[in-house]
This record gives sequence, C-alpha cells and structure tokens, in this order.
Amino acid sequence: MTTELNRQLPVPEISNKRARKLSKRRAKKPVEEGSAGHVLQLDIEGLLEHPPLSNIPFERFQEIEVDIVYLSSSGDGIGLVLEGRYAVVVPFSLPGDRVKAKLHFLAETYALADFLEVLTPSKDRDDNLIGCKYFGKCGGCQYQMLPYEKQLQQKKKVIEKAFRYFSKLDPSKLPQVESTVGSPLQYNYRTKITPHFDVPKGGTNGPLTIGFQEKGRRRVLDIEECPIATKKINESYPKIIGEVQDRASTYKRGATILMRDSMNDDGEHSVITDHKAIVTESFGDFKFVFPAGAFFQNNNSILPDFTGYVRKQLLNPFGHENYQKPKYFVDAYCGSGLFSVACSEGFDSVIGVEISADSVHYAKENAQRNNVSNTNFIVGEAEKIFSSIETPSAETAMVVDPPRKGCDQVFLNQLLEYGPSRVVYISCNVHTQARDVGYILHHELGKNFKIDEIRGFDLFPQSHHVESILTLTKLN
Ligand SMILES: C[S@@+](CC[C@H](N)C(=O)[O-])C[C@H]1O[C@@H](n2cnc3c(N)ncnc32)[C@H](O)[C@@H]1O
Repeated sequence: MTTELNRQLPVPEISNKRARKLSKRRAKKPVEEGSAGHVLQLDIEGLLEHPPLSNIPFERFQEIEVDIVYLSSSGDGIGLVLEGRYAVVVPFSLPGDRVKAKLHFLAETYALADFLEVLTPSKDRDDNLIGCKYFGKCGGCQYQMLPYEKQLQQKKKVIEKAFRYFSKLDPSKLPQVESTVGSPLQYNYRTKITPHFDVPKGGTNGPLTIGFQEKGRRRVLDIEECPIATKKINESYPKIIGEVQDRASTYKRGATILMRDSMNDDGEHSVITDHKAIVTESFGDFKFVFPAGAFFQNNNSILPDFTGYVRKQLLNPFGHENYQKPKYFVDAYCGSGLFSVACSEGFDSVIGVEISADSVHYAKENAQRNNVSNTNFIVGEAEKIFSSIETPSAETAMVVDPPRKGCDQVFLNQLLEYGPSRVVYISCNVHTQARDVGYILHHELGKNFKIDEIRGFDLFPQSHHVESILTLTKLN
C-alpha cells in the first residue's frame, strides 16, 4: 500500500538506538493472550508487508502526516508507511482520514502516535456527532465521530476477526457473525463510572487531578463531566468531586471514586459512592439489588433486549433433529443473578455459581424479590458447579459469563466432561471467548458441539468494546 508519505520519506541510514532499547524493553514484557496489546500486535502483523525494515525510520516526538488505512480492534486507526513496511497507530482516526500525528513510542515495526489533527477527513467521519469536550484526549471513548450504525458494523468485524485470530477453528465451523444489536441509549447510558487520581509522593497541598486515564499516557486527565454516564451521575459529579478535593491534603496515595446510579421505588435516582451500600436497578418487570462495589452490567437501557436474547438462545432448537428442549438451567459466573432470574421462566430449576459470596447473597435476594422460586445458588470457583449438578446433561442448558480473562481449563474440562446440551457463552472480551470456544471444539469430548450463532450486543456505545454472545449445541 503506497501513501504520499511513503514517497516523501526516505529510510534513514542510521538506526535509532533509543527506540530499539525501548522496543526490546517492551518485548521482554510478556503480552497477555487476548489483551488489547496482543490484539493490536496481531492487527499490525496482519497489515505489514515484508521484508521488515532494518532501521527505525523516525525519531521520537517527530510529527508526521499519515493516511489511515485500517481500524484496529482496540479502536485506533492504523496507517502504513514506507511501502507498507512500517505501521503508525493513531487514536481517534478512521480509515480514509489523512491526519497529522506526533510519534511518542517507537518500536521496530510500528509507532504509537498522538492524534494532532485531521487534514483530510474520511467519508465516515462526522465530527458534529462528538458529544464530549474531552474526546480526542480521554482514553475512555474511541468512536464518537463515527455514526452509530458504523460503530455497530465495526464491532461485528471485531468479532469476526477475533474468531479468525484466536479460535484456531476451520472457517467451516464458524457461522456468519450476525449484526450487532445496538443500545437504545448511546449517551447517558453508563450507570457506573470510576474516576480516579494519583497523589505525588509526600502528598499534596493543591487540588487533585481527578478523572480518567489520558489516551496513550500513564497520567490522569482532569474531567468535569462524562456524557456517556447517566444524567444523575453527571448532576452529582461536581459535589462528589468537590468533597474529595476538600480532603485532598489527607490522601497519601491515589484512589478510585465509585459513582453508581441507583433508583428507588418511586423511580427517583441517586448516586452511591460507598462500595458496600446497596444499589437498585430496574429494567422491564425486573428489579435487582446488589452492593455498589459488586459486578453488575453497566448499561441498563439494553438489558431487556440482552437478557431476552439470552433466554431465547437457551431454548431455541435451531432446527436440530432430536433436540430436547432443556428443562434445567445452569448459570456459571452468575454475579447477583441477572440471567438466573431474568431467564428462569420455562425451566424446572436454575442453579447459579459465583465466587463472590456477597453477590450470591444478593442473587438469592433478587430471586425472591422477583418471585422466582426455582433457583439455587452456590459460592465458589465456577467448576464447583459440576459436583452440585444433579440434572441430566441432555436436558441442561448453561450460561457461561466469565470475567475478561475468560474461563480456565479446569472449568472447560469439567464442562466438556459434563456435556450440557446447550451453552450460551457471554463475554466482554471476544478474544478470550474465541480462544475458549476453540478449546472446546478442538477437544475430543467437544467434537459433537456445533456453533449455532454468534452475535454482538453493544453495551458500550462510543467505545471499542463489544459484548459477544455465542450459542453452542451438543448434538447427539
Ligand atoms: C462478567 S461478570 C458476570 C456476572 C453476571 N453473569 C451478570 O451478568 O451480572 C463475571 C462474574 O464472575 C465472577 N467470577 C470471577 N471469577 C470467578 C470464578 N473463578 N468462579 C466463579 N465466579 C467468578 C465475578 O465475581 C463476576 O461476578
């Protein structure tokens, strides 16, 4: 791929020693499988032309102009220079943009850059859509300039790519990824935010810088509002931050401030900052309570569609011959019972497992409050569930919703031994999901599993994140 820049810049004769040192230092750090860094590395490797350059062609802090040709899974634009043999990663840019960027990290095959300005906009860019004054600096959002329909299309591509890179499955085993389901709210949707601050050694007498991480930097960006957070959180933000600032000199080290939107029985909202205080969230006919510091999905507006889809996937025969409608539902990594409760209808019994005793306490409470009487919850590592299940595997459907790092092999091996007839695997990290599903399907005990459907749900508008739901059936 040739850009104007390729023609303008000759490859320098001398190597940049400092850049090599930096890149070696980074190379020594193991890259965690499925992490953002690993995925970016794979994106870059997939784009670069060979042979690689023998010298790093730029200086640190050099400003360059570059044509963006690709949007990475982590939401950064990538441009290729020097006959496609070197990549430049520019946040807040889109394929088709020509941008000015300042290089702040140089590695052997790519540079990370700060976005400075758009010189020629992509046809997909609409800067009038940007709803936040910190967009372009804050590390939280990547896509505010991208029309929402295009954000959803990009998230579908991320899922497709994740299964290509990480599942190691033959493409014939992968169904086409369905279109991403959008969020009813695209701003003011986040029910939880966690601004934070650092404190210089020895404390401070001045005000703290409180906010979110600046893109590409290890420092905090001062933030006065967050337009993707709920209106109530934004309304309460100045007062909560003001109270922290009043105590600024008492902090010896940095901290994270929790802000969680909670709704009372009269529909009035308040913002909870105490991790142990109880939050109430409602959607559709359901009402959930849980400690503010515990896990709960952060986008309330999409929960009716999201939980409705999961229930449908648990029960859908997908046209499989001899498929028995499952009577029993197992909810692994159940948190405070979101799926156990919202998807319980139609099952004879539901059993959930969760490592946090606090969450299990509230899962029981949530079942009761929502008049769901067929549930049972146990505290422990997810694999503990398999010694507690008494239901026949051919009639048991399972939800698996682990944290970002995915499932460990102890859990997956026991799942394979048990062999539930249906698995609905939900994940906020499609890369570890693809790895785990690949593990299941490559395993001797997994050869009868078939993927029925893969679909993203956009729980995180304006950001690169996507929630991926994959449905597997064990055929007889
Ligand atoms: C992504 S959350 C999903 C929670 C729930 N399904 C929901 O949607 O509200 C993952 C949950 O797994 C729990 N968890 C983490 N590691 C676990 C483990 N090894 N065994 C069981 N639960 C675990 C966390 O406490 C968290 O509640």
